[in-house]
Amino acid sequence: MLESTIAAIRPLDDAAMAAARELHGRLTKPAGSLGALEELSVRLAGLAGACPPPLPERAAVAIFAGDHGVHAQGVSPWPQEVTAQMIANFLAGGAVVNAFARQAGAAVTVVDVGVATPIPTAGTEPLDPAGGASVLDPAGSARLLDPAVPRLVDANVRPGTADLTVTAALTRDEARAAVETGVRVADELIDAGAGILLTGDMGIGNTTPAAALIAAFTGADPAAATGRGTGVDDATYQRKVDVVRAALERHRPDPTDPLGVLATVGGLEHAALAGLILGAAARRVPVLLDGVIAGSAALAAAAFAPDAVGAMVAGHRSAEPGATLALRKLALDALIDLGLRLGEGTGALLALPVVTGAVRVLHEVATFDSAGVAEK
Ligand SMILES: Cc1cc2ncn([C@H]3O[C@H](COP(=O)(O)O)[C@@H](O)[C@H]3O)c2cc1C
Ligand SMILES: O=C(O)c1cccnc1
Repeated sequence: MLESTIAAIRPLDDAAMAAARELHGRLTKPAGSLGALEELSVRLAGLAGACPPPLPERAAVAIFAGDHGVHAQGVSPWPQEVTAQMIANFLAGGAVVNAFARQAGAAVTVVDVGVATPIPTAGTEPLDPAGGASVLDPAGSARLLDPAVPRLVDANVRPGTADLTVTAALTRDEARAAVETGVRVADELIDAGAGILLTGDMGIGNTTPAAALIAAFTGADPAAATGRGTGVDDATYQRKVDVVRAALERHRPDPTDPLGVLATVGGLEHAALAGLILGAAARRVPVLLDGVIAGSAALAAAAFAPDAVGAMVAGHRSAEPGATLALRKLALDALIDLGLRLGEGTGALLALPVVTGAVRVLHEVATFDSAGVAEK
């Protein structure tokens, strides 16, 4: 299934991009006056293979959650149980991501791909294990995109990764299962009518494997790729850098083998996010990236399928240094830069109106000709 998804990912459509550039030249504004929005709308036309591309009106943020064996090394000041507790908060609508999702009109899907402690809630919906049609009935599929009702999907591959300083975080099969879960979530949300997917993450300790993945895929030194995550002190930060360095020295991950990299130094939510990105790219639906976890997953997705980058839009520049390294490697410019360092999908949600605005221009703005405005 992963192989067929990768095979379906194709380059952007040159004719649609040329049409979008030509249309921009005729709209009632000085050429280039919409800055980065112009090239973004051109790329989205290329992705859709149409000019104008569809307005990404129905948005869905998928928050993949997992726990991390490396937490035992003291890389985060927060207890592991916070992962499960925050999921309950997402489902109750009380997290920052919920506030921003309500503002953006985006649906929230939380996917447990590897949470280690019980989630203090009931009523999870299993994803179809065969990976075929959604297990949800047609009435249910409308609810999938209901911004008012956060949803939990139970797709737990294993209760947290192993400690990557001791052994591989995951087996290759587990990494593949998590990636394929991400692909299935993308398919399910797109089948339900989502026109754009947004990445989200929750997993205490997950900035450590994100840094390891970014170092592995970019070749950056662990000290450059590692950040302070939830705000660790100097001693914890140094331990974190040492942990990332030790993991890379132990496993020597091969960046041309993304499944191997995800298995040895990654995490379940990182792998599933890579799958979500690949799934969106295969369906030619844009995927709006959040912060450093998404950046590390995007590098894995690009290693699986270089053309997947065409579907990626970098929502924001996280304050985590690894996020900047990832975006540089992917040659993506962030739409907004507000010093956020939260995750959950918060930065992607704030960037959503920018993406919609870029596309709306191609749909709604008059041409010089139609509006009777003189050209210079
Ligand atoms: C209350 C709370 C809410 C969060 N929402 C996102 N994260 C973010 O912080 C965690 C990663 O940082 P580190 O690697 O330093 O543990 C992830 O769960 C990420 O989603 C949160 C963290 C906390 C504590
Ligand atoms: O910017 C992020 O993505 C981030 C930063 C800290 C903790 N979790 C996520």
